[in-house]
Amino acid sequence: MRYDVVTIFPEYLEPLRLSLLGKAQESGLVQLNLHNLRDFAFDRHKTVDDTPYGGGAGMVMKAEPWGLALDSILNSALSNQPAVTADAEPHDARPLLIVPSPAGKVFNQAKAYELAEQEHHIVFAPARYEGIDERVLNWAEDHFRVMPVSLGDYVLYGGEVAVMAMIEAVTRLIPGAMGNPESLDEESHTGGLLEYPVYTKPSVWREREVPAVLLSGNHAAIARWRRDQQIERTFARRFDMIETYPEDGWDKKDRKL
Ligand SMILES: COc1cccc(COC(=O)c2cn[nH]c2)c1
Repeated sequence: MRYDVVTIFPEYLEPLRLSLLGKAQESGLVQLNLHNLRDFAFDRHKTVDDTPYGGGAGMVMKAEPWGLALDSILNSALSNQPAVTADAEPHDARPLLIVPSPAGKVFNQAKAYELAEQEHHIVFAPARYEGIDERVLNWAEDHFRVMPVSLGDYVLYGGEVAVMAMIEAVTRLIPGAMGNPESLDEESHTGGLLEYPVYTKPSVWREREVPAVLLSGNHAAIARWRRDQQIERTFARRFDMIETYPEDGWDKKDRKL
């Protein structure tokens, strides 16, 4: 997977290099390219924002620097593109352009799985200020599959935090990018339920004991207890997940929220 991020704060994304991505990057599974938007602002003051047409508070990110930054990513992608064979099926070779925005569709684990399985090159355009001149997103439609995505119903100073969250959520689902792939199938939101509580040594801590079933060695009872905990927690904390659960039954293992 290749990620390109265009931002006025590339240093914001540096921690991704240290964390899980570090190993995935070394193994060549993941490539993270950071682009400073200011490198594409060619006026004397490297201006990336200006006042909004129609008035109102705040500033809007200018179109030209974004256009040039995205051009340069497209050019580098084209030079790395595998040759198209004559009988190749016509397919949509446009890279995905994700624009974190409060006005986007809400990101979730199902979307993370979908991106990890289906995408090979994702470009992120985290905005600052009040957003990006809309004409950039309109122009981009001809060269990218443009996808506004919200991390949740709140407003951030910029989309960089949302990009970090999405890159982490997607990368850990790429086979081999995660230390211990087995732990994927029991985590929260797989099977449409929240995760059960976990415990480790010591068996008594500040007079609190580990649930006895977990020490019993009875694997069927342990599995049942864990499932009950998942259902209990989901009802208590995320009833919305219950309501949206499809009628096709509770035991679909591969359902990913
Ligand atoms: C594209 O336009 C804007 C405007 C304002 C802020 C931002 C940054 O993203 C968010 O605030 C966000 C992302 N998911 N939830 C909140 C983008």
